[in-house]
Amino acid sequence: MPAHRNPPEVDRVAAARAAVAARRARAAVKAQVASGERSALEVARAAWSDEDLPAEKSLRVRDLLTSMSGIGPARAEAVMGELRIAPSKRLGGLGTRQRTALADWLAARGRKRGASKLVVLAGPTAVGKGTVSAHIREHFPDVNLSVSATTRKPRPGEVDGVHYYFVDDAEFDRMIRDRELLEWAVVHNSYRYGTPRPPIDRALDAGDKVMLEIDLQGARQVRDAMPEAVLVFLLPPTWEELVRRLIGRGTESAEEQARRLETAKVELAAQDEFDVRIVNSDVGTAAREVVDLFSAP
Ligand SMILES: Nc1ncnc2c1ncn2[C@@H]1O[C@H](COP(=O)(O)OP(=O)(O)OP(=O)(O)O)[C@@H](O)[C@H]1O
Ligand SMILES: Nc1nc2c(ncn2[C@@H]2O[C@H](COP(=O)(O)O)[C@@H](O)[C@H]2O)c(=O)[nH]1
Repeated sequence: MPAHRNPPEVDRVAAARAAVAARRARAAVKAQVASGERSALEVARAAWSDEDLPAEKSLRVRDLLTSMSGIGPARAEAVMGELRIAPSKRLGGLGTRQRTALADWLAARGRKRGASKLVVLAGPTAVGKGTVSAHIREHFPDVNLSVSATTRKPRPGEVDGVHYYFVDDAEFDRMIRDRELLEWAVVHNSYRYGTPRPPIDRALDAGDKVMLEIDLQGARQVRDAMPEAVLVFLLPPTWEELVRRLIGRGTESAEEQARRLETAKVELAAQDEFDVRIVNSDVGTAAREVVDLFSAP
């Protein structure tokens, strides 16, 4: 061994210290993104610059994505698949095509989350969409809740023009024909539901916040018609809790409950199509998380 070399254990200690310092530096970058101090796009651009920024360059893409609000591990994995970036990739190790794809994706998401006054709340049956919406109606009066048209009959306590516009089939046909609906769908294989477009356009033109509480088929149509909308998927804490809520609500027959739960399985598998996922463990917390999206950076 040459005289100037450190003994191996000294090298190992130095390497371990360097690894810990590097991990801490990466954690600090992630915390900056999570707190909104730096955008994910800024961090990515820094990693691709000529500057000596080892924390940014060695940050895994997956860790950058999961530092962003509303992105969990499953969503990060789906985005990376979409962008064709391998799960283990670090920012500094991306090729030109991958850098462009990631930068475009981050920029589009930033635009969307910064500008949108339109939030769409969807999710499986009985997850609590109606309950969370009712909480928002009561506690956040600056959020305009869209009133849908439906061909189903009012339930006790439901008021025409407040909970829904209750219309017959002929009127619903007319609304479709006259292009008055932003989206519509047959929900739970039974009745038609649709979002009247004129009130939404008026509210958005006035700079007001608008929220739609609709089913998955409708959410996909809104995404296509108004790409600036932020799509939220409301999740139950567990599958068992979803079943408990559906049965506990007691508004469907056993046969209908079974049918809805089959549909719920398919819908839960589509959650990665959404911009944001929120778990409805506590109604007030979930409602606040939805409302926060109107001012998300
Ligand atoms: N965070 C929560 N904790 C416990 N129970 C809840 C919570 N949120 C909603 N619930 C209950 O779950 C049941 C279903 O809620 P709700 O009717 O709002 O669901 P939904 O998603 O609108 O259903 P659907 O799509 O079938 O109309 C209700 O009995 C409601 O009180
Ligand atoms: N596609 C749409 N779905 C809607 C709309 N309004 C409500 N809904 C969804 O329907 C079911 C059932 O509602 P319920 O009041 O009969 O229990 C629920 O999942 C709603 O989200 C709409 O305009 N478009």
